[in-house]
Amino acid sequence: MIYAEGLTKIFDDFIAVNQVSFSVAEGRVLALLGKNGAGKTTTIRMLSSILKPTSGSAKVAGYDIVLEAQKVRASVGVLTEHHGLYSRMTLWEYLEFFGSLYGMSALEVRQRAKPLLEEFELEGTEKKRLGEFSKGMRQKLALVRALLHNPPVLMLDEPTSAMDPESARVVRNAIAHLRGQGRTILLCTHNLVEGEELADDVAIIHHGRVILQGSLEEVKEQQLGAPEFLARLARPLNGATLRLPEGVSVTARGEDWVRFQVSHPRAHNPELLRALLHQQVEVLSFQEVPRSLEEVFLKVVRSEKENVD
Ligand SMILES: Nc1ncnc2c1ncn2[C@@H]1O[C@H](COP(=O)(O)OP(=O)(O)OP(=O)(O)O)[C@@H](O)[C@H]1O
Repeated sequence: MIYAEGLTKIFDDFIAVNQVSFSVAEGRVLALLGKNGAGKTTTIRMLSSILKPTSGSAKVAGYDIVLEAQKVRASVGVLTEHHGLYSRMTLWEYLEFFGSLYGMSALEVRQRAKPLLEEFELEGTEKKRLGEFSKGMRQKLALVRALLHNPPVLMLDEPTSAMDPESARVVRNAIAHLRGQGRTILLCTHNLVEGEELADDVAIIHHGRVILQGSLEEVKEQQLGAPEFLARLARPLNGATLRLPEGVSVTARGEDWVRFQVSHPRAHNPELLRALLHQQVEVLSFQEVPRSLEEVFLKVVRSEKENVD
């Protein structure tokens, strides 16, 4: 659905985006992560045909971002960090104005916007002037605007920044819901917990280059090794040696707990549990040790910095 190949943007003599290639399959969410100034917004602006690339190419919803810019714009809903909201307009005036750019009549805008305003808890504010809206309300309205023409692709740049926790939750739930409807979403966020919650795939961009990409599971495994599982035991082990199936090793143990690293959990976890039972080791609980996207991000960005230094 989104396919970028060698996308590059040079401002004067500064390379903001350098040979970026990645793809996002239909119905998936890709979190594009990177430090301030890494090139995320510039990438989104190119992919939504707002900014022309210096070189490279991309297709979005099947359309070339340079040759078919109009069709790309019709297929993409964009939420940027700086959405010029005109403070004197009322909510309806604002949505009708943007709807008209997509060739929608006032009636169509209202029909389409009503359920969205409900979902984003903005109903009842239709006649208010935008100058009276809080930051969170503005952000939610900008999202409604991005969804107005029912685009199959969404590009969301920091969708929950400057929002209170409750509004941020409404927006995250909405993004999860949109993904459930099969939309393809490119999500830029500095909030790695949010990225972890919403994304299927991750790409890390650093000084304009993509330095890591893959599914959440892939990048975790690649950067942090095979997953680990913690078993809490019914009785102390008293120093007993455990016989383990192939593909399983012990990374740490205490009196009544053991941490296992398992190369292929689907195949090896059932074998491991059977082996423990066979050795009269009773397991009270067995769960994956959580590993965060934040760990992956910090590790990758730090090692990139060390390589440069
Ligand atoms: N129009 C422009 N002219 C010159 N330089 C620009 C322009 N737009 C962006 N840049 C530069 O390109 C680099 C990448 O900017 P970009 O906004 O894409 O980063 P970002 O990853 O979105 O950062 P942030 O997380 O802070 O929003 C920055 O160094 C920025 O200063």
